[in-house]
Amino acid sequence: MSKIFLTDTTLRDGSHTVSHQFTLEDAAQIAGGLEAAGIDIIEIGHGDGLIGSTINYGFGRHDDFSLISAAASQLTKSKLAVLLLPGIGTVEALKMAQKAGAKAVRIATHVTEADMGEEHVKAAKDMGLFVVGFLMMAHMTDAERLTEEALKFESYGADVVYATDSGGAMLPEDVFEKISSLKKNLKIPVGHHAHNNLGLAVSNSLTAIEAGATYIDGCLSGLGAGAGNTPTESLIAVLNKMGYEHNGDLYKAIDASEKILIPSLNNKGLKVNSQLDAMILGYAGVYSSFLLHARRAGQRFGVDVRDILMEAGRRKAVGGQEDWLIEIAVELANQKSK
Ligand SMILES: CC[C@H](O)CC(=O)C(=O)O
Ligand SMILES: [Mn+2]
Repeated sequence: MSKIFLTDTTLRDGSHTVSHQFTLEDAAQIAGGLEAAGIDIIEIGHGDGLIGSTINYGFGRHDDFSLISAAASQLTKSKLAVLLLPGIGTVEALKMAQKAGAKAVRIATHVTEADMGEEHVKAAKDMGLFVVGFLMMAHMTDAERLTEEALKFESYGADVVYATDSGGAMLPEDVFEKISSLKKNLKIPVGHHAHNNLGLAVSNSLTAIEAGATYIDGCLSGLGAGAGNTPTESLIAVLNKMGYEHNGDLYKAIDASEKILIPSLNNKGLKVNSQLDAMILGYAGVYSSFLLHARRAGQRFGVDVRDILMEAGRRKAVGGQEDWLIEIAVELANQKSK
């Protein structure tokens, strides 16, 4: 099984969810949390890409370059990326983004218009950036045409090409057919970016991986335009369960969501309650009704609810054994105090 590289776009696609109102503090803290969670590529900027802050798309609270600098100040390992839509973003803006700390760029064109990105891909390669060709609205054409367009990006020098499901409209078989065709015909790695509009984002991401994609996008807490993107935390949990190699850290991704992103969303008046501990039920394979009991036991004994559920899973606890959760919490608390 090939290694999977994770791109998180909370600070770019997720920016649509907050009408592009992330603060510089959000940028720094979320980027720091994502790096701690082992995310390979962190995308940042206005939701509509570099220089997207306009009357047409909506003004951002900060310009892209200030956001990039704030995030870059926290990073030593993860690559900071920007999105550039030719016609909106310019090579000049890309140079400024690089100066501010961007190390990668995703050049986004409509799925049948890769040639619009030729100049930008070549300029970005000359600048020494890691370059992704990002073919948007991939559901609107067939696998053959998508592959022709992807081959253009490859010929311009892109390092990776994406089939981007901008409308969240692709069915699993569509994802499989398109990614398989890219995988078969390209020399460079293939990526997938899903939207959850049909509730298929995680499963389509997995289908893309099965078909050979090795670059997969997510957003913390499933933020993102429309119904959001693949939740980064769920993606990591499922990859772990399936035994894929990747650099992500599940608990740290959940922490970045719960401790950094969600409080910032709540401060902006978006009332979001974290239910991420519920994901651990599926990860550990325990009864869903254990959640409230584990939360209570965790609070009572000062133990992480995730550790209680993971241990219950290891012990193969089943319904009716709710009291075991208390015992586990006490044991974990004792271990902690040693
Ligand atoms: C307008 C750019 C767009 O949000 C890029 C993207 O993430 C997508 O097409 O899904
Ligand atoms: Mn998107």
